[in-house]
Formats: sequence, structure tokens, C-alpha cells
Amino acid sequence: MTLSIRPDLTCADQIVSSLSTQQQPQVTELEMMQAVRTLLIGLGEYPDREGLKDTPKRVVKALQFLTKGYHESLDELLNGAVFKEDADEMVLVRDIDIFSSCEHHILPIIGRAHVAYIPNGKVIGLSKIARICEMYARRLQVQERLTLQIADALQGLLKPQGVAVVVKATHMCMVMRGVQKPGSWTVTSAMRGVFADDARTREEFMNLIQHNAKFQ
Ligand SMILES: Nc1nc2c(ncn2[C@@H]2O[C@H](COP(=O)(O)OP(=O)(O)OP(=O)(O)O)[C@@H](O)[C@H]2O)c(=O)[nH]1
Ligand SMILES: [Zn+2]
Repeated sequence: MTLSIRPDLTCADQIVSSLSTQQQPQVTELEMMQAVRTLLIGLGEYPDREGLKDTPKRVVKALQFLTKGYHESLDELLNGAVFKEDADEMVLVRDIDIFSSCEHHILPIIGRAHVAYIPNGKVIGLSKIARICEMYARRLQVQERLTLQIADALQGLLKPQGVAVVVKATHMCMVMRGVQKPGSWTVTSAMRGVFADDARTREEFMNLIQHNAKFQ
């Protein structure tokens, strides 16, 4: 098997990209539905009862939606919306809703992302920042990787003076099951360029994302 290396992709993305084109076994939707049906039986249910008869189809559809980011690419979502611009002050898009799924339990990760960059001759369409978050969130994730992928994508696309990403999220696998800690939040960050090198720039970013109670 030959793997083509894509310099615009992170390591994890390289793997997903190569799997989707070469290695991934072709599984039909019918087989996926049958697997859900098997799960239901294993859980002690009767998949043919009225309320469950369409459930395998719904579950497959829902999971496909929650992981649709595997079939999206930076190129497509950008749609060319990177513009030459002399701006060199911080651009921050904050409070971007995140709905992801943890790769260990396939349970929801719900939170918000705050994404900032300092341009270096190029700016990106603001909605594209939210779309980048969305593409990576709609995959099976760990929060750390989601955070890094967002930062690396912007760094790669814009070569800005710096990028800062903070994700604050709650993991249903820690809330509804397992250790059962509702109210627990995980905060992850990725700092690149001036945000990593300059404490004052980082502090300005941290202040901007904390000043509003909505973030609490
Ligand atoms: N670092 C990291 N860990 C995560 C994330 N999402 C889930 N986890 C953790 O993944 C770990 C999996 O641990 P295991 O012991 O293999 O699984 P488990 O028996 O279901 O663990 P418990 O959740 O402790 O019951 C747990 O500690 C989860 O909290 C994430 O985004 N980042
Ligand atoms: Zn989990």
C-alpha cells in the first residue's frame, strides 16, 4: 500500500485520509443497521417492536451526521475565502459551539471553542473559522487533538503571526456514566507563534475570552 503524504494535513488527518481512500473496508448502510440491531438485542431489547423498528436506520443516520467531518476537507470548506489584507491586530471568534463525540465511548463532547489569530498579510472569512471547528468536531475525537487540529489548520492556511485556540467542554462519558461528574469541564489550549512566545499577547487573548459570563 502506498500512502501519499499531504503536507496540509496533520498526522491524524493523514491517517484518516489514507484510510478513507485506501484501507477502509466498504461497509454498507444495511450492515451498519444490522450492527445496531445486534446491539439492541444485546441490550435486552426487541428491535422489531413498534418504537424500535426504525431505530437502526435512525442511529446510522445520526452517527453519520455526527461524524460527517471525515468527508469534509479544508479546501472545500474554505471555498477560496482567504484574502490579502494588511490587518495585523488580533482577530478573535469566540463562543463557537462544539458538538463532538469522544472516540473512547462515542458519547457527546459539548462545549465552546475560542479561536484567535494575528494576521500576517492574509485574513480568512470569519465563518470559515467556525467551519474549521465544525469539521474537526464532527469526527471521533479527544479534546486535545480537536484543539490542536483547529490551531494547525489556521497556522497552515494563513501562516499568521500566531494562533490561539481554547476549547472548554464537558464530556458525557464523565457525566452520564463512569465517574459521573456533572459540572466538570475540561479546558484545552493550543498556542502558536506570538501567542506561545509573548505572555502579553496570550494574556490579552485570555482576557478577551473570559470577560463575558457566557463563557463561565
Ligand atoms: N485525554 C482525554 N481523555 C478522554 C477524552 N474523552 C474521554 N477521555 C477519557 O478516556 C479514558 C478512557 O479510559 P478507560 O479506562 O479505557 O475507559 P473506561 O473504563 O470507560 O474509563 P472511565 O471513564 O474512567 O470509566 C477515560 O479516562 C475518559 O475520561 C478526551 O477528549 N481527552
Ligand atoms: Zn468518552
